[in-house]
Amino acid sequence: MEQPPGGRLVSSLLLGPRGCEVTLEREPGLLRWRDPQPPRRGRSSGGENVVPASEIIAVEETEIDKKQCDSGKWQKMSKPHAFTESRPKQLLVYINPYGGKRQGKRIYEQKVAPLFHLASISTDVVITEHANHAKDNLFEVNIYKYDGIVCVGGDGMFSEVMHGLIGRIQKDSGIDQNNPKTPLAQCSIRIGIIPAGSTDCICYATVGIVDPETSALHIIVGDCQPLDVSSIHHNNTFLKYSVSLLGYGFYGDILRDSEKKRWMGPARYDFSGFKTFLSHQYYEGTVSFQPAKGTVGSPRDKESCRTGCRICRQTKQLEEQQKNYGLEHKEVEDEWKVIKGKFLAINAVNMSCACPRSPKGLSPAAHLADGSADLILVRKCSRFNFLRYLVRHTNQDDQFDFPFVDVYRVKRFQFMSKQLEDNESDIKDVGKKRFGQFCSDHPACCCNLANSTWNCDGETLDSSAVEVKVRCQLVKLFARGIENYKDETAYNSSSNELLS
Ligand SMILES: Nc1ncnc2c1ncn2[C@@H]1O[C@H](COP(=O)(O)OP(=O)(O)OP(=O)(O)O)[C@@H](O)[C@H]1O
Repeated sequence: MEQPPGGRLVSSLLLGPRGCEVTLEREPGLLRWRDPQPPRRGRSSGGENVVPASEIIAVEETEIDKKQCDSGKWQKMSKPHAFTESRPKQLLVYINPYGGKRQGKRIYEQKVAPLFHLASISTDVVITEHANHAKDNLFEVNIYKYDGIVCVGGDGMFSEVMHGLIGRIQKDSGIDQNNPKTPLAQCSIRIGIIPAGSTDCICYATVGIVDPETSALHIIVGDCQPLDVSSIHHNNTFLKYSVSLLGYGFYGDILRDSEKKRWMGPARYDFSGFKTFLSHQYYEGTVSFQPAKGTVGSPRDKESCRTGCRICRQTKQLEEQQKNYGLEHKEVEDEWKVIKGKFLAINAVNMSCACPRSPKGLSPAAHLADGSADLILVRKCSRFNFLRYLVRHTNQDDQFDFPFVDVYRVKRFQFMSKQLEDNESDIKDVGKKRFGQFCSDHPACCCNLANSTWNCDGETLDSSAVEVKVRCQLVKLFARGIENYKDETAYNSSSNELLS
């Protein structure tokens, strides 16, 4: 490439048989060329293509390059992966061969491994042999020699790898996960998700599309998306971490029922969903929470979390300022709000939980990394009203605009079922204890369960009483959040051309 003054390199680019001028500007690091094909009438092709240098996967010398090399104008790159510093060079990959349609291994070998090879990324690949294999392995291997951990599978596989990584980092930092008040050590090793499960909601919510090649490209270019994680405890015992949905009542019951019907495959979710809707079960209890005062947004402001999200960035800055002033534990003194009632559903979400079926998700303005969760309380209402609420997840209407639905942005919350409260406060009242499991409002049925189950990112929790705390940006993903459509098309068309 010739270098005229001004840090702008100019050369010719061959796209098939046609040549065109290509320029590389040092600031802001953009590669530009014009499509050599003249624009056809009615089509806007022939315009300028722009690719940030940070998104170029690889550069290879071709035969033509070698000729030019002799002229002294070309130099071989010493490090083919050295476009930007944040790119991973060595990855640890876990593949669940039984996730989803059992295509994990094939997806990795055919769609992902060739891209990693092209980008000169070296990998250690572990094909899991049983559940918790990846989690246990993360406590044994030298994780610090890797720039990232990749999981090939669904949400369950991601959860397993995340628990392994967080647990390992806490262990190495001497932090006891059982203490709900202890600040946790952040995980700087990023996690990449190659979607190959039957539920890939976390990939969808952090990338905007479920596509193994797109996710592989985000890993290669070293994208970084911080993610809040909620820790869940009961009686000073650590239960689990959650990054998407923590749901009691409706979503807990669907999971509890669907687990018994695994033989049905993914259809079990529809079946159990319908059955749970018909049963119209509600649960009594007390929800206590601390509102997230430090966050900039609110659940009903309609500001969705997108690439480079302003709200996530500002909240993190605010948290850092508080830390500098020694105020990070101030929330402990913050006021708790207490709500007692009968609930059809209690949902706490750390992200919108958007999926192809519900493109807005459970809380459309929830943020990936603002240190808060949206707590949605759906009180007892008629079946018809509950149906109206559910249907609003699939259309443009506001799903929080119902008198029986409340939503709060929170940093911490606790839940205790009425049955447990009764047992604790009146332990001597044997009669109350014995009959606590029956529904007092429908004595005729006598089959109303006093407790639901918590659905924690698709897995059940052992306790119905929980203490939940959002850990701001505890983990990082190889992702960049959901991009605005305009930017996406521009980058996608250009990078596809470079790859082909
Ligand atoms: N080799 C294995 N054999 C059996 N289970 C495994 C194996 N490897 C991982 N698992 C477990 O399988 C569970 C589900 O995996 P994954 O999320 O990849 O698939 P899925 O089809 O999306 O899952 P789900 O059935 O929850 O929708 C995970 O919780 C993981 O711990």
